[in-house]
Order: sequence, then structure tokens, then C-alpha cells
Amino acid sequence: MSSSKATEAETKLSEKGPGKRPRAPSPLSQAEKQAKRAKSVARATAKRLKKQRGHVPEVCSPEDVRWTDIVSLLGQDVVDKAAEDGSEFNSPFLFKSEVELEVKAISSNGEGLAQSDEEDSKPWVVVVPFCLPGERVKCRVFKNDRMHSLADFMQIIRPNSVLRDNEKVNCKYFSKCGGCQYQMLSYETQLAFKRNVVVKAYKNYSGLPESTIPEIQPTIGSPLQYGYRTKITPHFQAPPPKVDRIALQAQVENDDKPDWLQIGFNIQSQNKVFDIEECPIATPVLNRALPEIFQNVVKTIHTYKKGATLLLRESLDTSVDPDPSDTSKDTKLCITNNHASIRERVGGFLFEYVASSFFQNNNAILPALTSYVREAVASLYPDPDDPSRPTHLIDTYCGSGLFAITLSPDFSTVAGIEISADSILYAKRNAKLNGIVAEKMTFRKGDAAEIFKTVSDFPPEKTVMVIDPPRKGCDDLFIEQLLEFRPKVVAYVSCNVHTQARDVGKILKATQDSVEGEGKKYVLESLRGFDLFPQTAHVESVAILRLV
Ligand SMILES: C[S@@+](CC[C@H](N)C(=O)[O-])C[C@H]1O[C@@H](n2cnc3c(N)ncnc32)[C@H](O)[C@@H]1O
Repeated sequence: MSSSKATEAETKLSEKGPGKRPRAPSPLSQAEKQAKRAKSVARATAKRLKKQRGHVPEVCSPEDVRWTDIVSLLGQDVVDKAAEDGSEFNSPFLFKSEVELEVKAISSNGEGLAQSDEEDSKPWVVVVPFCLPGERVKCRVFKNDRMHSLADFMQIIRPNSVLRDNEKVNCKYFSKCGGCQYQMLSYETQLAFKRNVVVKAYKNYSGLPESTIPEIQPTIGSPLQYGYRTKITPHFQAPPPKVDRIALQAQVENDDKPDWLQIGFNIQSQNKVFDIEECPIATPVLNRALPEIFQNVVKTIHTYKKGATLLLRESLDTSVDPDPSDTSKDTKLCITNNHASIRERVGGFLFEYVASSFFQNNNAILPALTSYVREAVASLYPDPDDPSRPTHLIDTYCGSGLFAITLSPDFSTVAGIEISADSILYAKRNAKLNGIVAEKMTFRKGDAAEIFKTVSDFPPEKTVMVIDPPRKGCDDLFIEQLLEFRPKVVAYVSCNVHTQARDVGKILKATQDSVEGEGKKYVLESLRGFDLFPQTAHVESVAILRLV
């Protein structure tokens, strides 16, 4: 305070006179402090509840899928009653409380759905990862929501000795890392669980009568159950703001990794990274490359202003001319440059793509997946001389041409569409790389719905359409135009069986709702899961639809 300001203040004080001097607030009593704190907690809780009540999860999102499983466990009538009497957000569990519960079911996301076994307990579900139906589990509640809580796994009190075999767990980070859910299960059980996910998805999300849904076929397993992932993306945080960058540089130059620097994956249900030394579901090539890549991060961490995600992709050596038929000289490398070209074999075909663009992450299962789609379509026309056999193929959401190219031997004319310019560039290159003449195969960059503008010369009754969209599925414009075009066969491949079920339901209902005898209708010929991600709860699903 400057001396003139001090004088001014003193003058004001003296003007008020000694008796009018403001008194320091009297300290709050313990009880008053507690009451104040309770009031502020109540205000915060009321605000959070108001927000929660208004929050409806996006349809087909993991949150929505979990909610559907919770409702089916509690019963719709119980959920409706709680909504009516306003108790649906009144959790019986306090934040951070540690509880022991009985696991009643497993959600399609691979989490246990647990309940209290006390007789007069409120109907409520606690979502706990890494546990199985029939188990008693100890967990710590970290979030309360509509008729359920989310909890961290702590301990199995009573295992399901039929399903659980901890000897099978092949990763030292299992139950810490959020990546894998099912390592304690036999592979057979994992496949059975995934089949059930497809069953539930069509029951809950297609809106189709049960009679129109075919028996879901057994899930096709991956030839590799570990060491299959050809892409991993570990990440790390930037140095905390208080860190002295000069001192940090000196520290990391001596290969001394700071304690706060963690390079790896997120801890289950936390936005916090933990260090990894290996990832057993990634290929050996990627695992061998990890130490050097991480060491480079340590050495340069003082230069980072933000955290970053690393990209590790397995690739054939692109400096060597590929021999389409001889795999014996193949050398595999780990590529970390987002702009580099990656090369993979899929059966007898070669594919290249930009490292940062989309390509399926389990190379081992791709020959089975692509052959299945090809054969599932061909099996609808077993007679090679059948004049109605399809001759044209449209691959929508085609990426770098995986389905267009692997299915091309069965068709005279093929067209693909894809939103990524890089992928389209490579799809064209891949057609050449596999000796497919330009007149037979065309690729176009654009929104999938635009394909219908360019295939006016394709006879719909002789056209097969592959659909392989991102997790959110197809938009209404695409489905509307598909229904207008009406390809004879649709092969819908999806990494999100819930949006697939929703879209397939829309397609089937649109043609079934049309007046009897007014046109052909789509029927669902077959449905089957593929296990592109063993040890996790993910399932890829293939639906074959035919116009009859
Ligand atoms: C699940 S990938 C499938 C790619 C390819 N079928 C494969 O298996 O390699 C989905 C692809 O759809 C593309 N995509 C996303 N939105 C799109 C849109 N609106 N129109 C066309 N392609 C889109 C993505 O770039 C991605 O390559």
C-alpha cells in the first residue's frame, strides 16, 4: 500500500471514531461450520441430481446398453415405480462406501451387475468390472446414478469356480487396465458371452418380432487369442506446470524417469495413465518395440506442453517389393509415424494404408472374416449358372478397400465409397497392387449416402451391398436411399452390434410395413459374431439380408 493510500484509509477510520471500528467476524462454532458444510453438500447434490435427472444416455451408447441390462435385471415395473415415487436417484450406497454384493448378471459391456443380498434392500444395481455372475464381490462405490451405482473392483470374496480360472490371466495389469475384461474366462466362454451380446442386441434394439430374427450362429473365434493386436496407442501426460523444465531436461538426459511420468493405458474407470512394460494382446513385434519408444518419450518429455498418444502399428517391410504369393520372406516392423504406409496381407491379398487411417486391428482373423462374408453371399446362389446370381458389388464405408477387394473375384463390377481421402487413395492403390483392372473397380471419396448417385447403372436385383460403418451406424439418409435402391443382398458388418440391430430393424420394418404384395421385402438370412478382440467384451457382428 502506498503511503498516501494508507493515510487516506487511516483518515476514514479515524473519521468513524474509535467506537465505530469494524469488528472482526466472530469465529464460527463447530456446529455452525458443520451446518454450513452440510448445506453446501446438499446444494451440490441437488444440482448434480437435477443434471443427472435430465441426462438421457445416447441410444446404443455403452451407457445406454448398460442401462438396458440394468432394467432387465430389476424389471421394468420396478424401474417405473421408482420413477413414479421419485426414488430412482436415491442410492442406498454412500460415495466411496465399500460393500460386498452378489453378482447377478453380466452386462453387454462385460461388467458384473451386482445386488445386495439383504432381504429388505432397495432394488438397486451396482456395476462392478472384472467379476462374473454367481460371484460375491467386494467393491468401492464411486458414482451414483439412476437406479444404479458404479464401483471399482476390490476383491472376489466367493468365485464362480465353474467360469473363473485365474490361471488363464496372462497380463500383470489385468483388473487395473481398462482394456481387457475377460482374461479369467476360457476362450469358449468368451465366445459364448459374445454370442449372447448379439442375441440381446437384436432383442433390445432391432424392434423386430422374434420370429424374424434367425438363430444367432456361434461366434467365430480369433486364431490368435493373445499377441493379435496390430495397433496400440499408449499415451502419457505432459510435465505438471510446477516442474522446472531445465532441471527436468538434466534429469531425463541421465535416463532418470520422473515419478509423475507414466506411459501406458488408462486405469479402469479413471482418466489416469499407468505405466506398462508390455501388452500381451498386442503382437510380439509391437511389444519388442515398446522399451525404445518409451525411452525416447522419457528423454524428450521436457519438450512436451501437452500430453500425447503414441501410435504403434505392425507392418510388413514396405521397402521390400511384396511377393503376393510368398509369405516366407515377410519381415514385420513396428511403425510409429502417423503418415507412413502400412502393409498387411489378408489371405492372398495385399493391403496398404496410411498408419493414422482406419484398418482392422486383428490381422489374424481377417481371412476368416472376409471369406465368411464372401461365402455367406455366394451360398445364397449355390448354382454358378443361376442367372439371378449377383454381378455387382458396392462397398460402403470401404476404408482402403478391404471388402471390395477380397470379394471382387465373385463380381464383374465393384464400387466403393469412403469419407477419408487417404483411405480412398490407398483403396485405388490396393486395387492395382492386387492386379484388379481399373474398369472393374472404382472408388469415390464422399459420404456413404452419395454412392447412390453414382451407381445408377448397377442393376439393384443383381447388386450386393456391403455396409461397414463406424460405431454410430448408418444415418437415416443412407438408409432411406438404400431402401430406394434396394440391393438384392446386404452384408452389414459392424463393430457395434447395437447400432447394427437398430439399422437392420429399420431396413426390415420399412419393407415389411409396405402393403402386402406391393414389393419385395428384406429378410434377415443370418447373424453371427466374430471375435476381433479376444479377452475383451467387444464383438464384431455380420448380418446378411436378402430381398425376397
Ligand atoms: C469400421 S471402418 C470400415 C472400413 C473398411 N470396411 C475396413 O474394414 O477396413 C468405417 C469406415 O467408415 C468411414 N466413414 C465414417 N463415416 C463415413 C461416412 N459418413 N461416409 C463414408 N465413410 C465413412 C471411416 O473413415 C472408416 O474408414
